[in-house]
Amino acid sequence: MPPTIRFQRLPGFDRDVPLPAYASEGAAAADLRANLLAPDRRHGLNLDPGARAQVPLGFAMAIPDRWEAQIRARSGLALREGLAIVNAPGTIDADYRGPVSVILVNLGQEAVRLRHGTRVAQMVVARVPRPIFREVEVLGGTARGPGGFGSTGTD
Ligand SMILES: O=c1ccn([C@H]2C[C@H](O)[C@@H](COP(=O)(O)OP(=O)(O)OP(=O)(O)O)O2)c(=O)[nH]1
Repeated sequence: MPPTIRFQRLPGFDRDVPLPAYASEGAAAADLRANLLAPDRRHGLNLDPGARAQVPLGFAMAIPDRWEAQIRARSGLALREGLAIVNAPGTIDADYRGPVSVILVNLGQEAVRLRHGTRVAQMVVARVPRPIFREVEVLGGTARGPGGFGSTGTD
């Protein structure tokens, strides 16, 4: 059984903006819509080239223990407008109950206007194995050893 993610709409935000939803049967990520406050709600949120913004989504959420949500860019917006997630992927912790937001940066050369209610990012919910961390004096050997950073060649 998949886990249940609970969403709570926050006061002051537009209740007509859909909560996260999968756009197709096989989609790995659920689309996230901007839920803007005045005055951005009317005019949209302007992002000049190089500028970044914290875009509110209008909800808080509860993810079960040992799960997380990853906020990722939408490829179409990335390609067309140069919109990227600054902290990609943004991490939503299972114990976080504050407002969920998306941190976007405009890497394009034109200003971008984010309209209220549009899909600005996407969210993957994934398991967190939470391994045990242990300090040791000696690590087990491997054929590679410390080799890295191109040690196997650059072709
Ligand atoms: O894109 C993001 C990233 C984070 N968060 C929320 C959920 C997350 O659980 C919390 C803290 O995020 P993170 O751990 O990445 O931030 P931090 O700078 O390390 O702060 P903290 O010391 O609060 O963990 O902020 C978002 O709403 N959007």
